[in-house]
Amino acid sequence: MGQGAKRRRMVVKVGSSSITDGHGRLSIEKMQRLVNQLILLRQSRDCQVILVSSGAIAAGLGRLGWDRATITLPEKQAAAAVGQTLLMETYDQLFGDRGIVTGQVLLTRLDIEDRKRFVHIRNTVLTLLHGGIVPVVNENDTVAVDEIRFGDNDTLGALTALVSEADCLVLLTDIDGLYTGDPKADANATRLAEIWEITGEIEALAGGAGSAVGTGGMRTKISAAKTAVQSGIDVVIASSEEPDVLLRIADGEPVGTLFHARPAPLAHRKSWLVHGPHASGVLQMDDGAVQALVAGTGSLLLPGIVRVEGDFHEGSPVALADVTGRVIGKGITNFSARDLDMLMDRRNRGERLENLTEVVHRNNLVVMEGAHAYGGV
Ligand SMILES: Nc1ncnc2c1ncn2[C@@H]1O[C@H](COP(=O)(O)OP(=O)(O)O)[C@@H](O)[C@H]1O
Ligand SMILES: N[C@@H](CCC(=O)OP(=O)(O)O)C(=O)O
Repeated sequence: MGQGAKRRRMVVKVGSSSITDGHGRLSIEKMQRLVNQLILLRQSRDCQVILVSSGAIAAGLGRLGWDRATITLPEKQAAAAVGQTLLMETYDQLFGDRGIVTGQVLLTRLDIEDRKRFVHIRNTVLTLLHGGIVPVVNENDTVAVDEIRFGDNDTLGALTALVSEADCLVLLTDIDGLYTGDPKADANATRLAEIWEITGEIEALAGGAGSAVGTGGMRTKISAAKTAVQSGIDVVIASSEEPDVLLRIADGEPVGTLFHARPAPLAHRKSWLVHGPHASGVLQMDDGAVQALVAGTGSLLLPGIVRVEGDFHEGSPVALADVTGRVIGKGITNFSARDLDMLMDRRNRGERLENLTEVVHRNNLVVMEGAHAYGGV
């Protein structure tokens, strides 16, 4: 939608550094400024808001007097348990003072991977918005271990934008956008105002976190932007210190770095398929099948499969690869690995399988970006 467009539903992700003070404690002043703007967005811009807020670990460490550099993972998770309550209490009070109710939504990666949970989160968030409630989202840090972690809240912000069908994702941080290099290390770095396509060169500009409380830096912000723009969501990286930053973004003013949404975004279900579930196996295909998928002309049929890898059941997400093993897409399989092995065996013995040949329906598959140049199609 780009600059000048009206924002109907905005996900605002705020980093730890933007709501804490120099000692890593929650800064009521900074949080108040943020909340004031979110309220104005709703009241004067008619824009629904969802807040994705970091800061649980920083707030917990501040209250407990623990040092981030010397704590174990369980201690970090314990700090998050303490800090999340503080964080939520503070937001609830700041919004509550203005008569607005907040609702806490704590997520792990599993909640996004599983289609049923994904739909439940969507419905809950939309119900909160319908009731005039502000959803406040964070990772469920106390239960999240590596396999089920988002790991950083930029990714969580992008997936929240996807789940809640937002049209704009704002990543508020301690710097006013993406620069040609990390300004903390490169004094000549300049800010990029607008990005139409996130190329490898753009990705290479990004460095890591800029403060002791931050996670991921620009690297995770660009990767989050990639996820969102692919699903038709504009992304703005901007400084939380900039006066009226959210209102100006809502008004379409050029602020920070704007990543334009792709003009032909993926449908909601296909976006989930790309960014939600991990593949439980691989279906290797012959050239004909690859070309049919890339051209978007059909479903994946049994005769096009040359090899099945992994142990999965019907309805599982699987990677779709060419004969060399290069992954070109993802799909939901109609058959388990065991059944596919059996069907391929029967096919190879000359049996006609008629009704048993559609392995991945075209509505249940996506071809990755970049694969369109594949095979000369
Ligand atoms: N190319 C770049 N442009 C701008 N900032 C960059 C770049 N590369 C790395 N950074 C760093 O990213 C930091 C912001 O990310 P991070 O510290 O994770 O903040 P947050 O807690 O808000 O998520 C900046 O302070 C900056 O030092
Ligand atoms: N979930 C963690 C935040 C992790 C994170 O990504 O932090 P940040 O880089 O400050 O946005 C917390 O609440 O402390």
